[in-house]
Amino acid sequence: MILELDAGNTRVKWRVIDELGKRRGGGALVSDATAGDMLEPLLAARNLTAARMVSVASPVVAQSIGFMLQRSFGIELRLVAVQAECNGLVNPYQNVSKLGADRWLAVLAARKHYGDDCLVVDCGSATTIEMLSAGRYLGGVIAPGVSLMFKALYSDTHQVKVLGERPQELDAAKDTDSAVQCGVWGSQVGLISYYRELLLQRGAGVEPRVVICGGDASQLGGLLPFKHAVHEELVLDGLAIASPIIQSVAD
Ligand SMILES: Nc1ncnc2c1ncn2[C@@H]1O[C@H](COP(=O)(O)OP(=O)(O)O)[C@@H](O)[C@H]1O
Ligand SMILES: CC(C)(COP(=O)(O)O)[C@@H](O)C(=O)NCCC(=O)O
Ligand SMILES: [K+]
Repeated sequence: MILELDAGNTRVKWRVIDELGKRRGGGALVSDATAGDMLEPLLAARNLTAARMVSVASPVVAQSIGFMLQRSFGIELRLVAVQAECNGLVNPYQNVSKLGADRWLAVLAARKHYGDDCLVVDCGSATTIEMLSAGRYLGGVIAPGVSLMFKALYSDTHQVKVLGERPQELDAAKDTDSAVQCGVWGSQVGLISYYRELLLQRGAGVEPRVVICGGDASQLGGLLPFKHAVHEELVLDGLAIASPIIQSVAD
C-alpha cells in the first residue's frame, strides 16, 4: 500500500492506494505540526510500503508526518518537488523552483485526464488558475481563496462581519450578508471566467476543459456559468506522474 499526501496551507489531504493504483481510503487533516499524530492511528494495519507527498505548507507539517512514518512504520516519506519538465510538460516559471509544487502536479494530472487544453482551478486557501494550451503550460495566477476573502473583510472593516455561506445566485444584494457573499463568490467566478476567455483566445478558439479541485471546488462549481469537471483528488493524482522523488525530509 502506498500513502499519498497533499499538504496545502489549510488541510493535508491523504489517501492510500494499492499497488494497482486503486484507492483504499483517505481523508483530510488540519495542516499543522500535529498532522503526524492525527494521521498515525488512521494508518494502523494498512501495511504501508511507501509514502510520497507534495507540500506547500510549513515544513513542520512534512516533518511531523515524516518522523511519524519513520518511527511507527519504518517508512521514509519522500517529498515530490516541482520539476523543470515532466513528460514533455515544461514549467513556465523563470525560476522553476518557485512554482508551487501543488500547481505543477495539478497541471500534470489535468493534462493526463483531460487533454492538452485545460483551465486548471484549485480553490483552496488560495485560488490558483493555470492555463494549458495545446499541451503548453502558459503559466497561471494566484488569488486569495474564498475563506481568505471573507476573513480579509471581516478583520479589516468595522461594519462587515460576515463569514461563510455561498449565495444561491449572483445578483445585486440588498443586505450586508448577501452583498459580501455575492461579492466574494462572484469575484472567484469572475476571475475564472476571465482566464477561461483568455485561454480561449490564446488557443485560437479551442474550447478548454475547465477542471476544478480544492476544498471549495464543488461549491464554486455550482455558480460557474459554463461546463466544468470537479476533480477532487487532482493534485494527489499528479504525485504518481511526477513521482521521480528527489528529496526526503530526512535529508
Ligand atoms: N472540512 C473543511 N475544513 C477546512 N476547510 C474546508 C473544509 N471543507 C471545505 N473547506 C474549504 O476548503 C478550503 C481549503 O481547501 P483545501 O483544498 O484543503 O486548501 P489547501 O490545499 O490550501 O489546504 C477552506 O478554505 C474552506 O473554504
Ligand atoms: C499558491 C499557493 C499558496 C497555493 O497553496 P494552497 O492554496 O494549495 O494552500 C502555493 O501553490 C504556493 O505556495 N506557491 C508558491 C508560489 C507560486 O506558485 O508562485
Ligand atoms: K490552491
